[in-house]
Amino acid sequence: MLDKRLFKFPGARQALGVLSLLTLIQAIAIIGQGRFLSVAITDLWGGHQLTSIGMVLVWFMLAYLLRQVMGVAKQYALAPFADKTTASLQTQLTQKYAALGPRTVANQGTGKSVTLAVEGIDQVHDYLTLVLVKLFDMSITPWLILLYIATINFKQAVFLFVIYPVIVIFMIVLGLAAQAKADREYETFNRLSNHFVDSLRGLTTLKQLGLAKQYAQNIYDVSEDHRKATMSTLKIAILSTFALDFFTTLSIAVVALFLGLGLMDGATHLLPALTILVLAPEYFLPIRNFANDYHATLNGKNALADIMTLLEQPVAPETNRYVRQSQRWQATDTLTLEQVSFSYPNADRPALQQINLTLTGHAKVALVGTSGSGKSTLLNLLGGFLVGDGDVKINEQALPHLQQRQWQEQIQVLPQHPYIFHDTLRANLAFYAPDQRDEDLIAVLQQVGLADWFASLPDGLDTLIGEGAMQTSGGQAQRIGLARIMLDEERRVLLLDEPTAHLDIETEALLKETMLPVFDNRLVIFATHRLHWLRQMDWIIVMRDGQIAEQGTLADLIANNGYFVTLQAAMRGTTHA
Ligand SMILES: Nc1ncnc2c1ncn2[C@@H]1O[C@H](COP(=O)(O)OP(=O)(O)OP(=O)(O)O)[C@@H](O)[C@H]1O
Repeated sequence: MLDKRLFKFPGARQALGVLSLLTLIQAIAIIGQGRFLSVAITDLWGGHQLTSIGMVLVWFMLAYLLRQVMGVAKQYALAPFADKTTASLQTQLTQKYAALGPRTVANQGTGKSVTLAVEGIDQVHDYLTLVLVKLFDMSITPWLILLYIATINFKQAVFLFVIYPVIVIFMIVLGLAAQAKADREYETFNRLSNHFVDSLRGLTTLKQLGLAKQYAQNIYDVSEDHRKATMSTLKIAILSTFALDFFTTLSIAVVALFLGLGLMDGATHLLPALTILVLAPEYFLPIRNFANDYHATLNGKNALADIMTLLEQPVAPETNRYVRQSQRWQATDTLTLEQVSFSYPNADRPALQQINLTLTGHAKVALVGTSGSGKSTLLNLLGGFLVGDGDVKINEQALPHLQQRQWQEQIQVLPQHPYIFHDTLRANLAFYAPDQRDEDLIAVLQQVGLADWFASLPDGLDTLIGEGAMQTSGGQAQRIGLARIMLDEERRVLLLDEPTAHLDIETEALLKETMLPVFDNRLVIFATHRLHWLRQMDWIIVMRDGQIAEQGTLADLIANNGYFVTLQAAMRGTTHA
C-alpha cells in the first residue's frame, strides 16, 4: 500500500507530521459539523424557532468551513514535499544513469528509461500527493469519529468497528487483483515506450526494407495490449468502487435500522440517533476515497519502486583508487590486464575470457576480429564502462577495475555514431575542453574538413545542431567527434569503436588523413573491420570468441600465418580494403 522507502526521503517526517495534525483538526471539524447539524435539526423538530438556533447554525458553518480549509491546507502541506522529492528523484535518476553507464539504459530500453525519468516522475508526484492524504485520512478520521460515537452509543460503535475489517479485507482482495492488473498495465506501457522509440530510431531502415507498415502494425498490437491491460485495471477499479459503496451503504442502512428501532422503542433519543446517522457515512468516507483512487496511484507506486530499485543498484566501488602520476598519459605509462573476463548478465557464455594485455605509452593498437568476437566489450572494459573480473594495473598500481575517475578523465571516445547534442555547435565541439576560444574552434573545424559546412551555418558557432535542430550527416558527425578530440590536448588515451564503419570509401579516406596525425602522442585503441588501417598501426590484437587469439605487429602476424591470416582473407572478401 505504501512504499516504506518513502519515509526516508528528506522532509518526509516533517511533512507527514503537519499532515497528521491537519487531518486531526479536520476530523474534529467533521465531528463538530455532524454534531451541530444534528442539534439544529433536533431543535427544529422540537419546535424551536429558526432564530433561536442561529448560534448552532453558525457553529455548524464554522465547522464546515474549517473542514474545507483543512482539506485544501493538506494539499498545500504536501505539495512542497512532493515537489522537492520528485525533483530530487529526477536528478538522482539522471545521475545514476550516468554513473551506471549506457549499458543500463540499453538493458532497460531507451523508451522505458525516458518514460521513467519524465512521466514516471509525474506519476510519483501524483502518488505522493494523492496516496498520503488518503492514507492519513483513513488512519485518523474514522477512529476519532468512532471514539465520539462510542461516547454516545457504545453498541453502535462496536457494530461500526466490527464491520470495518470486513470492508478492509474486501478492499485488500480487490486491491491485490488491481495490483496484478496494474503491474501488467505498467509492463505493457514500458514495452510500448521501448517499441515506439526503437521503431522511430529504425524508421529509415524500416522504410528502406519496406517494413514500415508491418512495424506500424506491431506498434498498434502493443498499444492494443496496453489498452486492454488498462481497461482490465479500470474494470477492477470500478468493480471495487461499486462493491465498497454497496457494502458501506448497506452498513449505514443497518445502523439506521437499529437507530430507528431504538427510537420507536424509546431506547434512544433523536439527537444521539441523528448524530450517529450523520457521522456514519463520514466514518466510511476515507476508506471509500482511498479505494476509489487506489488504482490511479498504482502506476505511481510502480514507477517509484522502479526508480528506487535503479537508485539502489550498486555502482562499481572504489572509483577513486587510481591516482595518476601526471596530468597526461605519458609515453612510459603502462596499462596491464591479467586474466580479465567479463560476462553480460543472462548471457550463456562470457563475452571476454582471460584477457592478458599490456598497453604501453603512446601507441596505435588495432582490435580486429569477426563480429561478436568481443572488440566493443573489450573497449568498454578499457574505458571503465563495464566492470569485469581479473587484475588490472596502471603503472604497477593494482586496481579493482578501470571505472576510475582519474583514468576516465584521461580518455576520449570516438564511437561509430558520435552523439550530437541538441545544443550549439560551440557546445558540441567544446565537449572535453569547455573553455575554448572561438578562433581555435574554427581552426579545428577547418582541419577536420568542415570549413564549407561551417560557412553555410546561419549563426556560426551559435547554430543549434542535433536532433530537433540542424541535422548533421554521418560524416559531419564523425568530423565533429574528431574535432572534440583534437580540441583537448590533455586526454591522451583514445578509444575508437569502428568510427568509419558506416562511411563511404571517399569520406573515410579523407577522414583518415585528418585522423592519423591526431593518433600521434596518444595511446590509441582502435576497433575496426577495415584492413587498410592496420598498416598504420603499431600493434594488432586479434580477438576470437572473447579471447585474444593472437597479437603482434602486422609483420609478425603475417609471418605467423595463423588465425589473423585466415581472418584477413575472410575480411578481404567482405570489405573494400
Ligand atoms: N548487452 C549485451 N548483453 C548480452 N550479450 C551481449 C551484449 N552486448 C554484446 N553481447 C555479446 O557479447 C559478445 C561480444 O560482443 P561485442 O559487441 O563485444 O562484439 P564485437 O566484436 O564488438 O562485434 P561487432 O564487430 O559486430 O561490433 C557477442 O556474443 C554479443 O552477442
